[in-house]
Amino acid sequence: MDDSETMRYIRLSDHPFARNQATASQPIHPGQVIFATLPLTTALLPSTEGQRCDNCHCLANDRVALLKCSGCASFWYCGVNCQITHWKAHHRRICKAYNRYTISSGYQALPVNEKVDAMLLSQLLVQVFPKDDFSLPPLAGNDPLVSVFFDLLQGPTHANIPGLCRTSKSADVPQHIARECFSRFGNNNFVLHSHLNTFAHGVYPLASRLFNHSCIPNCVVKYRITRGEPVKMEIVSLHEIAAGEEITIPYLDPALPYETRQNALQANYGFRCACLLCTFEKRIHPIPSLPQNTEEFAALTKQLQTFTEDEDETQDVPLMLSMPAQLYPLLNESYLPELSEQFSHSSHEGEYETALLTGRNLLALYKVLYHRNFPQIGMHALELAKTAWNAVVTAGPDTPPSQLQRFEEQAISSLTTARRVLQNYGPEGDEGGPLEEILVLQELLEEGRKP
Ligand SMILES: C[S@@+](CC[C@H](N)C(=O)[O-])C[C@H]1O[C@@H](n2cnc3c(N)ncnc32)[C@H](O)[C@@H]1O
Repeated sequence: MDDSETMRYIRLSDHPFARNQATASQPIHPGQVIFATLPLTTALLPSTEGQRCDNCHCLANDRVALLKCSGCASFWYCGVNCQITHWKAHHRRICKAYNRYTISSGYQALPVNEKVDAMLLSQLLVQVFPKDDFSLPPLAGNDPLVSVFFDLLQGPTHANIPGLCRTSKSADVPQHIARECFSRFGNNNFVLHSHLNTFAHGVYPLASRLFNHSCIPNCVVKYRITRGEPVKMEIVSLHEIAAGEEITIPYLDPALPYETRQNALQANYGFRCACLLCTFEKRIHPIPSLPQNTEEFAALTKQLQTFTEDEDETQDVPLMLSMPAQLYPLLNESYLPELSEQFSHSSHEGEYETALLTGRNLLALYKVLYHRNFPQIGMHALELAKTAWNAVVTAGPDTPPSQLQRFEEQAISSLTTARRVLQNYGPEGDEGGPLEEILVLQELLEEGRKP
């Protein structure tokens, strides 16, 4: 999709209470990239320093060596072009002050997310007020994204504006300007991820202007990393969308507990979500406790497996909305994190029987919480397929053939789910990754031989 096609599938229309909404201007198919946009600014997580280019965020590898900024020795670039682009955009005004700033107690005390946001705000102010003169209007003429940014709704007023990194006149940034930018920006800050692992935060004004939130969104966000270019955001559809339907994305993980989601949306965006999922979860609140009895618990998880087994391709909502009431205890907020922890621990330790059992239970729970094409389902299904394949290849000579066959069947069925979901999501993030892993595993399974 090139820039001229940006609004091909979308039009902006009125929303009853959220000002505007993006609606589909024509029918949209699953897996279609319906919108692409570039950032106003992005900043890497501090933990990635020296591992990714600070401008295009591509990963350093055998073919890409990063050059260090000779001024601050803290920013890294995959080439001269990225260094020049970054320098002109904001680094020339941040470079000298950067190290003093990041060792300051104020910066050090910030949680990691706020550290990234502090950098984003510093960069943004430099970009939109390039002459340090805050009496002038922001530099809207040179960059259409700046005017879109200033047209965004302001979020709740944040009590504390993060301390800013600026080479000169830092004290002169009027509080109301920093506050005005930050309240738009705290509200419109995207978490950039590659294969669902976060690596940066970014401000994408066009996407912020268009898309409202839903916990049962019909689209999801992904990022394309291309060496030497800014990280492009793409919006991809999960299922068929009719012309005129609102296009929504998740502002947070829909698998978070209902109260956590509501509190975060209220605090960061100033609204309470009233989507179908929230309405349903509010109605069944409080969730009954999990059974203490091991057999009862096992019976319940077995029922969930059966309930989620038969996939209905036309179902556009998570299975939670049609699940039998006796399964509600499994929606208890402690169950998902416990399962995830047990799955990663046991697969990491090579305890494959436990890993496959907990992994299947986790997949069943994901199918209840997310739409069937949600990327988290694909990523987990791929992990489960790899775990089952590891169980096959590490099986000892005494392993009964029926058990080996069970492992192989699990690998094949999980890989089928992973392929369906992740092909729908399409290429994203760093090169390699899940789509390539699927091909490799498929080949191994087809050949039926050990790696
Ligand atoms: C990123 S903007 C979305 C675009 C916005 N509707 C506009 O016209 O500019 C986020 C703001 O939109 C509103 N919003 C987004 N999703 C909403 C929802 N599901 N319910 C109510 N308000 C919502 C809130 O005011 C939120 O702070």
